[in-house]
Amino acid sequence: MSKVAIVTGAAQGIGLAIATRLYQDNFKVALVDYNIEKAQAAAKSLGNNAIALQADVSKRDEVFKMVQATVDHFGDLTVLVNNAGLGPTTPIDTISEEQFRNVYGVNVGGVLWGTQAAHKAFKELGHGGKIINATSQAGVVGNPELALYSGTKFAVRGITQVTARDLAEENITVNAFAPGIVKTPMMFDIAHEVGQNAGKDDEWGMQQFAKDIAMKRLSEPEDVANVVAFLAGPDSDYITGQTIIVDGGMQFH
Ligand SMILES: NC(=O)C1=CN([C@@H]2O[C@H](COP(=O)(O)OP(=O)(O)OC[C@H]3O[C@@H](n4cnc5c(N)ncnc54)[C@H](O)[C@@H]3O)[C@@H](O)[C@H]2O)C=CC1
Ligand SMILES: CC(=O)C(C)=O
Repeated sequence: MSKVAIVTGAAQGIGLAIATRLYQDNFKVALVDYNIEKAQAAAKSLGNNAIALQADVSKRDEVFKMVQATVDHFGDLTVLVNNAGLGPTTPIDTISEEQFRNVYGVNVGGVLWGTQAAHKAFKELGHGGKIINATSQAGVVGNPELALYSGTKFAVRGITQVTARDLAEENITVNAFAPGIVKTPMMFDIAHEVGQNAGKDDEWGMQQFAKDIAMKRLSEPEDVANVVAFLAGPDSDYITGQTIIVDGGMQFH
């Protein structure tokens, strides 16, 4: 069995760091994103064993197609990282039906469709595999003004536990990673909103989150990629249904 991984939301941020780390760990990697230009540039910078595929993870048929395209290209699939997500700031009274559908469609739908598509591929390939989902410290403890986002990330932990039980007999493990405050475009957008709402700047917004970190530093995307590399590799073979919190000490569970 060769090592083939799909990483969704891999054009930037945490997904790009995960794709880069898995590539360094000798995985062939499909970088999936709806921003295909950025995904293509990232894949090119990694090398010949990386490809870029366009998919909107909230669309079930697009997810199934990109998983099949990965198997067709590399001849195998061993790991799916359901990383793509949206993180809008949503004071409770501002949430619209459209925003609800959009955020749940990507953050929860993306995990469901990815899990279904990977399960189908693993069955057809005749072996097990690993599914790794992105939740958040905000999916462990509710965060202010993130009702939509936190809700989706609690849901991801639930789906991770259920599918770990459902798929274990087929030698498929399902785990999740829960980052803290990671220096990516998503987090800078959230910090911007928080700062703006308080009449302060982005740096102030970021520090509102940073002050809750025991280790007193913001996370680099690579801090998260290190944990995903563990979950993607053989050292985690006897772990399933778990969420590993990688937040420098924000939430203790
Ligand atoms: N940045 C942070 O502090 C934290 C992030 N996370 C989670 O980690 C994951 C990655 O986050 P970041 O790298 O910070 O986000 P980001 O916003 O910087 O990057 C997300 C990537 O996903 C892609 N994407 C978004 N929706 C998509 C869709 N429907 N289909 C395909 N691609 C799509 C975007 O084009 C982008 O390239 C997300 O699930 C997020 O919720 C969790 C905890 C903290
Ligand atoms: C964006 C996120 O996941 C936070 C603030 O934990």
